[in-house]
Amino acid sequence: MIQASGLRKQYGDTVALDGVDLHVRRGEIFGVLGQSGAGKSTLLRCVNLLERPGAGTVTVDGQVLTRLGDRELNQARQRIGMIHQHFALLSSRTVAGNVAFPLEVMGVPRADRERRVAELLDLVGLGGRGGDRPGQLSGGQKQRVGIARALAGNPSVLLSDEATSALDPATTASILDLLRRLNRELGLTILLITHEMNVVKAVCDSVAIMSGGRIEESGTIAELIRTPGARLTREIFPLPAPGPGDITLTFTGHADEPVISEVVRKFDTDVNVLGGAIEDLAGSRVGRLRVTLSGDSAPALDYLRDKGLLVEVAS
Ligand SMILES: Nc1ncnc2c1ncn2[C@@H]1O[C@H](COP(=O)(O)OP(=O)(O)OP(=O)(O)O)[C@@H](O)[C@H]1O
Repeated sequence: MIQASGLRKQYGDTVALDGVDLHVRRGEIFGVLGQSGAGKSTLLRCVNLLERPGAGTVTVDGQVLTRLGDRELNQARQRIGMIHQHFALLSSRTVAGNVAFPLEVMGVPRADRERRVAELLDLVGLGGRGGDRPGQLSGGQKQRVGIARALAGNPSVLLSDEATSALDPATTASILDLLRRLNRELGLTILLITHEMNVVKAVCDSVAIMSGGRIEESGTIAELIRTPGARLTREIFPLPAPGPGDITLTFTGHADEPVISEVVRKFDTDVNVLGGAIEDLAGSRVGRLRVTLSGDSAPALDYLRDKGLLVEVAS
């Protein structure tokens, strides 16, 4: 749905994007995670060409945006919604007036506009609040208005620029729930940038980790969890550096199976648990455990690999 290849962007001497490739599949929620200055906002702005990349191509829904002139680009952008950290609402307009704004720009007749605005406000849980001013709303409600406005043109893609960073944890969770619902019910593809791992854990199907203008690691969460040495897994499950011979087990969907006690019984070994945690990620339960095993651990480790666990032994 979104394909970016070889994107470069430089501001003076600062290289904000240094050859970025990105592939976002139709219907997924894709998170770009990274610290301040990593290049996330620049990447997002290059995806809808608010910023022209110095090199590289961007294709959204089959259309090569980097080849379009300004007029065609404006039209293509109507199919790409965007929401912002600080909501970017017009304080002089009512809630309904804010949501109607892009429809006015598109030339939608008044009666159709009013019907569509009412539908959109219902969709985001703000039915009946159309006459309010943005100043009368909480942060979460403002972001709901931002989302309704972004959906006005019936986009196939929604870009989210740190949409929950200004919100408290409970409100963040409710906005992420709304994004997940819109993703499922409307088939909306969502590309979001965030510096918070909790956002990735809560809603993302796939993730790219950015640093210094480059993507260090990317893939579906399920793939990365099964990849030895993945930075994502290390960051979600912060365990101390392993000592020589320490074993790290990562398991998906086995959390309810007593694999460790099976190993103890079958292989007559002692298991010493050094640390670990279980998290819900991309709709499945994932656990990571640091252990040592007594005696010859090789047969027990083969057994665990056969069971589908990722087994990493520190040298
Ligand atoms: N308009 C600009 N002019 C000059 N430098 C810029 C501009 N926009 C971004 N940069 C620089 O490019 C680099 C990447 O910035 P960018 O905003 O994309 O990072 P980010 O990961 O989104 O960080 P943050 O979360 O702090 O916004 C930074 O060094 C930044 O200072």
